[in-house]
Amino acid sequence: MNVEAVTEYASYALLVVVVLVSVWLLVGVVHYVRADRGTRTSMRQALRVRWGWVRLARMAGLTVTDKTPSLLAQITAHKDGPTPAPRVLTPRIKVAPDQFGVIVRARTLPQVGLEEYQKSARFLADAWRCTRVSVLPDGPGKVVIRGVRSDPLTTPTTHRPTGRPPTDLTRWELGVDEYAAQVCVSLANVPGVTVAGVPGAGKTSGVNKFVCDFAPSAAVQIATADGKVSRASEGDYADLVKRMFAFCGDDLDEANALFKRLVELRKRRSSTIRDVLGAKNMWHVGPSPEWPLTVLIIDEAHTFFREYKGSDAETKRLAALTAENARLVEDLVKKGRSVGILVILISQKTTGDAIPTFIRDVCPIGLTFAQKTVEAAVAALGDDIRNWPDASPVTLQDPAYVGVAVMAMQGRPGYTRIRTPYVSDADAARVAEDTSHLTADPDLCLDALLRSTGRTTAAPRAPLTK
Ligand SMILES: Nc1ncnc2c1ncn2[C@@H]1O[C@H](COP(=O)(O)OP(=O)(O)OP(=O)(O)O)[C@@H](O)[C@H]1O
Repeated sequence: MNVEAVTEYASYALLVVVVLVSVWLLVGVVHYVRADRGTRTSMRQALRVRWGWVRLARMAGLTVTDKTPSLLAQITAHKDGPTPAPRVLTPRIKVAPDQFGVIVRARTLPQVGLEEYQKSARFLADAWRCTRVSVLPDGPGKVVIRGVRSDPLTTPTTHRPTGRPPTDLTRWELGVDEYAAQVCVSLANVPGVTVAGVPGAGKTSGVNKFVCDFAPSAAVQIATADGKVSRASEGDYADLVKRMFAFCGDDLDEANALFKRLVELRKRRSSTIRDVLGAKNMWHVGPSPEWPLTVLIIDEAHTFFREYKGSDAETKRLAALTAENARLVEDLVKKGRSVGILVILISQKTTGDAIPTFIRDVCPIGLTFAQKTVEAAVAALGDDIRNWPDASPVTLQDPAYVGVAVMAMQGRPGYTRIRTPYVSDADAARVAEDTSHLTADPDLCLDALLRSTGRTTAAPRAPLTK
């Protein structure tokens, strides 16, 4: 090959490299311009993290000295020449920016493992100008370092519902934790959830999100008992009621009838599930429009369970009704899991006088927004919250924490604080309106399912009231 040909190839190669680098730069600039303000700041921060890493890692003690020369140095070393200098190994990193800060995936080295990274977290936070840095394992030989510039808990977020059915009906996305990581809970095999919090702390917005997320699926049907109102046209559920197969206000007789009806449904489902679904547990096959996940929301739950004390006939009657209500809801929470019934109990406080402990304590998920007293925090989250004062909902009384909830995470020690996104009443009303045609009484769904599989149905029943 002559010199001219080599020069020609080299100039082609150079051209290709220049084109590739230009495309890469262009893509970067487009990403930068299209990103929101927070992400742009994080993109600049990510560049600084990458460029300064080798130096910073040395200063933070995250490097290791390898005295063995590299293979190349061994081959090229002269017998009588100087011994090659030891090499300083720096862990390789990959940096990704997002709205809140950077996610750094790093390799471990001998003597530089998870523990060493965790010890350096404070140092890295200062160097990267982050409020918080967490280090978690990311598979063998890898760690993930999360740095957040601003506190995700005090940064309000908004959720605009898409109106599309969720891809996974078992995933309830609650919001983000203090490291801006998504927090989801699994609804599979969960029969009860308690939600507590002082007025104005974000409970209604949380319910709006739940309804908006699940309403677009015909495999979810919702009933509500709201102790705050007397009629469906009043209060927080006035618009959402379009997507509910049953609704009642604070009338104890009506609530009693609704709970009885759902217990009946629970019994019918329990006795037919094996024949119809071919499984003992609905979650083994998942909810479907024929066998929908049936959600009962009980807002201001204490209205329906409070103890009436007095000797006159009417008080005695009401006392009997609330006691029966408690027994009925207990039945749903204790036996509804496998047949696809979920009860969400909402109350300012979840102390025993508001929600009977025999119901509250069998709800596997308990979350609370701000609370005034440690007793209320303990009632909502269990006694262990006393050992985690930093996560206590009592510290969330500042207006900056409206919309922040605390929850015990399944399979993790301690508690997680979650910034839930705000979902406006108008968006919730729009989704309820657009999806109202999907509303169906699960009792009638069961009748239809039994008919279609050639099984006899029980005597037709009156539809649930609204
Ligand atoms: N997740 C959130 N992020 C930011 N702001 C929120 C959030 N949730 C609620 N807010 C603000 O707080 C106000 C009250 O919220 P919401 O009605 O959800 O409280 P609540 O706990 O249901 O109160 P109540 O018990 O009186 O019904 C809302 O109008 C909104 O301005």
